[in-house]
Amino acid sequence: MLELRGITAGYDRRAPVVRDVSLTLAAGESVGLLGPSGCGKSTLARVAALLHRPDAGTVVVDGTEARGWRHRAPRAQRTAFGVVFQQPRLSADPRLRLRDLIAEPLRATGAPDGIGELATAVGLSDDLLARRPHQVSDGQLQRACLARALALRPRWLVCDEMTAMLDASTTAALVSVVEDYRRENGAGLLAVGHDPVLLGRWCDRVVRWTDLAPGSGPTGGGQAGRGM
Ligand SMILES: Nc1ncnc2c1ncn2[C@@H]1O[C@H](COP(=O)(O)OP(=O)(O)OP(=O)(O)O)[C@@H](O)[C@H]1O
Repeated sequence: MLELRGITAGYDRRAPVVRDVSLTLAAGESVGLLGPSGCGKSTLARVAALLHRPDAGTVVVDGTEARGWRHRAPRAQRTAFGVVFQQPRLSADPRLRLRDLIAEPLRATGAPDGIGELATAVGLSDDLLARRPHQVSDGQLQRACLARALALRPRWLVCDEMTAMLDASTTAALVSVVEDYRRENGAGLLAVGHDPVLLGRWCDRVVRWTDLAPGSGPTGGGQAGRGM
């Protein structure tokens, strides 16, 4: 179970973008988080994945309260999460070939390289694996970022607008990779997005930001946004 209890978070303690938000995902459950641009979804998703320290509140990962964020999170908790962001070019080291990008988390933990299966799962050929980020499309790079997120077999996936920049067929392919992984591993999913149709089809349950956090956001959660 992944529990976010009373999370207040942001970038300025005097004006948090997320205020007292609680959300619980059952083990293996997939939850879509839908909301307008700028309301704080990504901030909450980053708190959930232990990448952003909240100003207040508690994150409980499979029964254990998180006591550190980012590199200070205990390894067992950090590696419980696989995270994919919207813009693969911001989260991929431009110097790495896709093969090495996917293997990054495996190297950091001393695990043996075993990316063949991952590359096959996300549909990357040997030719593409040998290229660097500037030599592939956004969709191909996002496939590599998804493979990297799955490399340590996380129990939780956080997909923050993973498909927002992609065409329909690449979106379908990546969603299908995530769902195959979840079926085989029983992993839970928090999928952040703007597209109610996609999230409705993809997830067990869709939560609207306005219901979750009526008082959150820089202007109190009442902004108009794309896709809502
Ligand atoms: N690093 C940062 N420093 C300061 N403010 C930030 C930072 N990141 C985000 N914000 C602000 O926090 C608010 C919430 O941002 P967040 O990215 O969580 O929203 P979002 O709902 O995910 O938006 P989108 O759907 O557009 O990605 C926004 O007003 C944004 O400008």
